[in-house]
Amino acid sequence: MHHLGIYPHRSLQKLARKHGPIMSLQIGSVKALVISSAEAAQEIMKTNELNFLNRPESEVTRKLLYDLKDVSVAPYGEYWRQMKSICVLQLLSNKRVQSICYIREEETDLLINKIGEGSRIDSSSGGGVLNLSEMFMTLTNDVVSRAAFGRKYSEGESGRKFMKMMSEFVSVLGIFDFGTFLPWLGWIDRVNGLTDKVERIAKEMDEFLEGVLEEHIDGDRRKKYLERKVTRDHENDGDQSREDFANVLLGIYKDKAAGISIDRDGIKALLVDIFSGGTDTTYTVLEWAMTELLRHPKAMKDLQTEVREITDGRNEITDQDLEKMKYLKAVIKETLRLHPPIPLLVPRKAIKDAKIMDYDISAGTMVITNAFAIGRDPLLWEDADEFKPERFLNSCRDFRGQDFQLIPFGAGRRGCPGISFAMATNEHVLANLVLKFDWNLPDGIKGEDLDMTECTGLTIHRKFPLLAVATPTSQF
Ligand code: HEM
Repeated sequence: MHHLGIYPHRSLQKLARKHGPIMSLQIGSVKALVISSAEAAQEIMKTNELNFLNRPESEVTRKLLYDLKDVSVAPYGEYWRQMKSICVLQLLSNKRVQSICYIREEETDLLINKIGEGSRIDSSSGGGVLNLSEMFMTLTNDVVSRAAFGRKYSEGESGRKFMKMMSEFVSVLGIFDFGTFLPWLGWIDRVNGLTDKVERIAKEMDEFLEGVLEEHIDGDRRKKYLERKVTRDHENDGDQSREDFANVLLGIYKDKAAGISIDRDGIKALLVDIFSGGTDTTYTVLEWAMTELLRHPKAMKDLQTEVREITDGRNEITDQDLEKMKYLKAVIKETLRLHPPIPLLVPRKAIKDAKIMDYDISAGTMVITNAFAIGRDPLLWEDADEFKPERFLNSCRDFRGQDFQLIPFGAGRRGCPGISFAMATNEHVLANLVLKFDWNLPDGIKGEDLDMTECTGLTIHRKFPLLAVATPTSQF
């Protein structure tokens, strides 16, 4: 176990170079299979997909996710199918993602204004240096909370509490608990305080989500009362796609629409999934994309040229503009290739015994796919460790689960349902950042000297925040 170190995606990449793309690991009492090539990933997520649709579970995920009533760890079966269809068709569909463009635009405008204010502070007096990591984290939290809960929870004292609770929640979700891997040492979780901590966080989260639901139910009652009293029908334009996710879920709960039944715990579990799966991951892409652009001034210049040519003097970027920005899309793909936010994806579990590339895999084996190692496989990618967005310009390789060389979102039935949601935010924010500002590292730091240390945990962002200096352009 100690060989896994603090960066398991890197140690497993090294081990795979020695032992091959399919490795069997015994992690305590858990049998694990580590997949490190595109071909082997395709075997798991496509050819033998039906056998690898389960997720490993633990006491921690059970406690935090309402006894697995969510979608991301729910066992494969009818309940998971219903939850997934709610995510794909109702919450994260392209139509819904488009309908909340006003949230992305408003929050991006706030970010741009904050950067503008920061850039006016004299940098010679030590001011004007922006903490982009923190800004990106706030932005993605705000976009996801407005979409999911109908309002932001990042401001003031209660905002600080909420952010703390969320970051604690995500960190315990990815924690190594003795009970799962070494059941005979499960008592350590109780002695070292993990069990109590998980219970406290689960309780705090539940109280918060109950508050959100009550607020929605009250709001709904008030709306109905007003609708009966005031017959100004045009006030409610009937645009249901603008509803927040809590409202949509409460609607399904009440109507039992299309035979789907979700209970109150199911609603809360799904909201937690959306928040915990959609914030850290999305902000990580922005953070690494700006890091790489600051390290590669030519790529930054090329991106700015594209964005400025397409917007042609306008200071607003439309979805049609984003469609045309091929280099922007290439920068994001290259960022996801080198820095997949969840480098080991979300583990799967074998349902039955299987044969994968001539190896016998027994039922219950945990499957870890090293998307980081696949994205940097020198057999698949020229100059695999280099940031070269151009490689995607004349290539149709994409990250939506068809090309197993690039699988930051996983693939197949269990793949990520939030791709369009995440990409819409990332593209919009990144294009605005390079349209409205020129960027430099503070204190004359050169790109090649920028610290690239990663943090530890499930989602890998920078260990040290990304600091930069912005100079407004005429489009600001
Ligand atoms: C750059 C951003 C994101 C990355 C890299 C990412 C990555 C992933 C990965 C690797 C999985 C597991 C896939 C598999 O097992 O094949 C996953 C699942 C999931 N993601 Fe994302 N995700 C992102 C954004 C989002 C967003 C924005 C949301 C929601 C708003 C979301 C919600 C989910 C959910 C609910 C699942 C569980 C699906 C299931 O188990 O059936 N993700 N994501």
